[in-house]
Amino acid sequence: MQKKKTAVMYGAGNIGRGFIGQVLHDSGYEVAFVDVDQNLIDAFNQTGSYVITVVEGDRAEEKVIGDVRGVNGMDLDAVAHEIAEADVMAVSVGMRILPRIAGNLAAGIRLREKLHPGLPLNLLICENLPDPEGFVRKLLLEALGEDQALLENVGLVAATIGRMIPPLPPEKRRVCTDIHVEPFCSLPVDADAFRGEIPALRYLEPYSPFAFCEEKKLYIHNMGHALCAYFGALKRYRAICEAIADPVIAFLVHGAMISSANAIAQAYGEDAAAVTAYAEDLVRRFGNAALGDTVVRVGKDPLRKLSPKDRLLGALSRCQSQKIPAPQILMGIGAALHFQDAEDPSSLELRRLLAEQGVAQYLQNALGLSEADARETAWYYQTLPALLS
Ligand SMILES: NC(=O)c1ccc[n+]([C@@H]2O[C@H](COP(=O)([O-])OP(=O)(O)OC[C@H]3O[C@@H](n4cnc5c(N)ncnc54)[C@H](O)[C@@H]3O)[C@@H](O)[C@H]2O)c1
Ligand SMILES: O=P(O)(O)OC[C@@H](O)[C@@H](O)[C@H](O)[C@H](O)CO
Repeated sequence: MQKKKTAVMYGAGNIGRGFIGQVLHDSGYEVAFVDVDQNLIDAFNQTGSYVITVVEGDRAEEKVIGDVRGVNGMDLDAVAHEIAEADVMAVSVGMRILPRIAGNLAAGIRLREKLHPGLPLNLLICENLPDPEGFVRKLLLEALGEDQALLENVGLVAATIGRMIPPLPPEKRRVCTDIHVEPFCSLPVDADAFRGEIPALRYLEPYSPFAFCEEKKLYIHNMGHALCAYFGALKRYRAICEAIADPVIAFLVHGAMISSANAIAQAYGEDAAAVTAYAEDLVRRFGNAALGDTVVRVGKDPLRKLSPKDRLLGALSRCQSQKIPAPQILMGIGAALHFQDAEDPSSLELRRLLAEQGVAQYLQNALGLSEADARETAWYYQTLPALLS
């Protein structure tokens, strides 16, 4: 019997387990999950499978993901060996963790070259960050040192992850691997980034130029999602579905997403009707109460979300480059400045920066808004709490 193809999924969290695990399994791969959560690793190795539940409205459909195993990310030799032998690989650990795993990835790339000289490796980068390929390339160049040339044989393939997967609260888990996901299941990837053949994966949508997909995802989906969270927090909603069910919030979020959709379509010469339909469908998906997504999860780390090329300022700048007014995005930035969660260090640091610099100065000097935009946004910052209450 022919040996099953093997995939390495680096990170067995919401996306690794709840989305890419399914993509790989449904494409006929055996999946080795690399993680540092020993409970997850043990559970994979004890049963060789886990369950995802696809939820929407009253529907809850269970799907068994079999042929899986766990590998501890602290075991450098085991990780390197998995990477050396993999037919395809994906990573989804979060932006702040990527620098910590670069050494392990480099060790795997080195061992692969030793065991299988010249064998290409495709690494799907399944993270929410601007320029994922550039970010991971820089980390790997540093980690590979004098072996930098080996990167020529590694496809650093940016992917956009559209499936929304909040962590499942412990009381809803029967076992630690349980996870609830929304039905949306497609995986756009950068068609130009692969080395060798594009792997035959179900749900894969290779696209070129990929910047169009990245902008759609970050500046329509994540921007609209973040606005739901930041306006929702001001109205003290806990769930994203509650925020989007509020007519005022829905009006603002919808307006921002449509402005961004039109700007992106115009910039890339794409069909505006198709891009706005994507935005409209997302507004519907934000209302999926069964998913239980929270304002705290979607709004977390406001400093990252306010960084220059991320969802808020990136979408604003795309609208401005196309001369499309987007006052709702400025309102969203004003609302983001209010976001506070005692367990989120980024929101605490934001509060400190605002107290130190003043709102208008922070908007202009730290975020780079024009004087007029900073003034308008500062006004929204002051008036939104009363307007939305
Ligand atoms: N959850 C979503 O809806 C969603 C959707 C699209 C994109 N994303 C993006 O996907 C990425 C992952 O998000 P997530 O929600 O799956 O996060 P997560 O926290 O659920 O998963 C990250 C996993 O990485 C593991 N990990 C941490 N340190 C590690 C290490 N040193 N070695 C190996 N594994 C390690 C964690 O134990 C965890 O299982 C992020 O960039 C996020 O922005 C998330
Ligand atoms: O993961 P973040 O913090 O960058 O963004 C929060 C959410 O907008 C995000 O996780 C979405 O759910 C996801 O990108 C949907 O596909």
